[in-house]
Amino acid sequence: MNSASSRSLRGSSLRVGNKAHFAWSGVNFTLSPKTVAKSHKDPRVLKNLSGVAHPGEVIAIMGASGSGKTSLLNVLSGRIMSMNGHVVTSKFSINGNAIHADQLGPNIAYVTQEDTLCPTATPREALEFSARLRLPSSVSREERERMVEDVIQILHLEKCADTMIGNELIKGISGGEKRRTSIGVELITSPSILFLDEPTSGLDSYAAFNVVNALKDLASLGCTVLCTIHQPSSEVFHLFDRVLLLADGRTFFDGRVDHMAQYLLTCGYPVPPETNPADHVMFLMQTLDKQVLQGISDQFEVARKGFNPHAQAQSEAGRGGMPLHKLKRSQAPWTVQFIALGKRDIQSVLRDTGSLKARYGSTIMLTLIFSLIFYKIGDSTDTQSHFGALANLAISGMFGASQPVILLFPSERPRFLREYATGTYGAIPYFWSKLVTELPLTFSTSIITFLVAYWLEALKGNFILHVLTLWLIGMAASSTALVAGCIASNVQVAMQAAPAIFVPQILFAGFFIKIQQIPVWIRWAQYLCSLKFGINLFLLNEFNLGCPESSSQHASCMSVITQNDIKPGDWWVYGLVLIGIFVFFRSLALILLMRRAKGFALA
Ligand SMILES: Nc1ncnc2c1ncn2[C@@H]1O[C@H](COP(=O)(O)OP(=O)(O)OP(=O)(O)O)[C@@H](O)[C@H]1O
Repeated sequence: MNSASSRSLRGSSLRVGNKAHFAWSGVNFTLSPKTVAKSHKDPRVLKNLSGVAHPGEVIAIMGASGSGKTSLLNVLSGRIMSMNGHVVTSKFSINGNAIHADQLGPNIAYVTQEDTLCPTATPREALEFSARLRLPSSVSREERERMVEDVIQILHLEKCADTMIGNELIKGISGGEKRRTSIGVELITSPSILFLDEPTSGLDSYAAFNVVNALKDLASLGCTVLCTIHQPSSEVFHLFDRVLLLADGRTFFDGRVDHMAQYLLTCGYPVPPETNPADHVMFLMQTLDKQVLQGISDQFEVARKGFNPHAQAQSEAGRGGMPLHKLKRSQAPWTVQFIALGKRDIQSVLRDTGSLKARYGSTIMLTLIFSLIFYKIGDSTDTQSHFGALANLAISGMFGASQPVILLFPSERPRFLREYATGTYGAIPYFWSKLVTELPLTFSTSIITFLVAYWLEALKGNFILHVLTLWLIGMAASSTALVAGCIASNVQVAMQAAPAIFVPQILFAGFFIKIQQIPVWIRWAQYLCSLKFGINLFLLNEFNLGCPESSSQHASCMSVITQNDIKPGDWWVYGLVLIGIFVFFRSLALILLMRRAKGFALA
């Protein structure tokens, strides 16, 4: 880092873990026939690549757009594995010890091209979160706080350290500040190996210089750094130790930055005087004929015949490398993960005041409108409308609880996948923390609903039981929505899928058609519909508990119960089915998400 303008890592509290000589060979990535049929592109994205990265080095991966830079970084970090018809072959070693692709994730810190930070946290909180969950427990709280301050200074985040990060809906810090925060989140973990995908995109040349300089300082502490970069300025380019040029998924050149010009000269493409060599080589790779590029890659491979990256890594590791098991990065205990996640989730809910106001505001408004329509319906003798009022509350409770999950979860998923892949936390604490924030939110909207509706609609059942039933309906519906959010590729798809999941629930609720009239072959589907069982509990509370034998309306009350095939003694069965639906869909969502996290760069 520019010593005149910023603080050096060497004087900071950041320390790098054990040194890692990382080698790879036979790296091939072939797209699935289905993908190729759709896009008509060359299925072979990466073609038999091999290389080695040593501690203390910052390696730039460069190449034309689509040459395979991000794919290489993703394969090297274990984020792309053979799945969904895509085929990946590779051999990896760290310090000469063979390592399987699915062991790489927790050993490698990865800064992705997209910033997937928590929008309601500040850069300081994002750094604290990462430090709390990813640094060994031997690092004291004071040390962690010092490291956070150091990273803030190193990446020039002082001005925005306590401003919300933000997103499209919440005004927050600038794109460049987000980029630097994302880098800081990884930097603070003192990684042995750090990968960065386009760390300077969106930054001005001075900020880009500062970022690469910080990487260089990190490398000088013993970190192995690999990053993709698009069009570095001459100053930035000369900060790198080595450059790995990719053309069409093949190695065009791999060597020291100061050897590249000589190599290009031997290929017949000398760097013109006064020209940034990075600009020159990028221009060549984008304009040279495919055959010519292939010829140069062939030539490079011939010149490197016999190159054994693993042997090289092993021999270098002999001079200071650590055994593999000592490299594994630590993960905080589940309780710590759960508390940190829960705190962040609660903070998110409280700080996203727009969503909070929309949630409570729309609950109050809608319930008020419904209550005016069904005004004092409980006092009338029209049991069908009375039933309608309850069904309506159940339906709005179902949509009210599922809508925020459908809207929020798909946009939050990339963050989960990044944090999960880097070993920040496990899927189970993540799910528990989500649950713990959702439970009181859904409970509070259930109370608000009945505070508005109970007296206006003159309902007769037990108030608390009505609230608890609506709470159960809401939690079961949000679990179903979570599954949709896990499957859908984005918010739009999830929104479009929502009616297909929730509208059939209304049909099974017994309002439009009695369950006995539904064809037997599809009747089983009622057990997946939380709404039906929620309405059963509402009706039992309202027309059984709330309508005693002494009441003049007892007979008509009982006819509502019998017509809907509800058995008063089975109230606990209905409750259990609701809980079962809730547990089933939550578990399904957890499994789907964990499956998706495996090789998620393909998802
Ligand atoms: N999962 C995938 N499905 C379809 N095509 C893919 C997939 N992964 C990679 N590709 C294709 O492989 C090629 C290389 O992609 P990659 O993102 O690695 O390139 P890149 O060099 O990083 O490009 P850029 O500089 O534009 O980010 C591209 O043509 C891309 O469309």
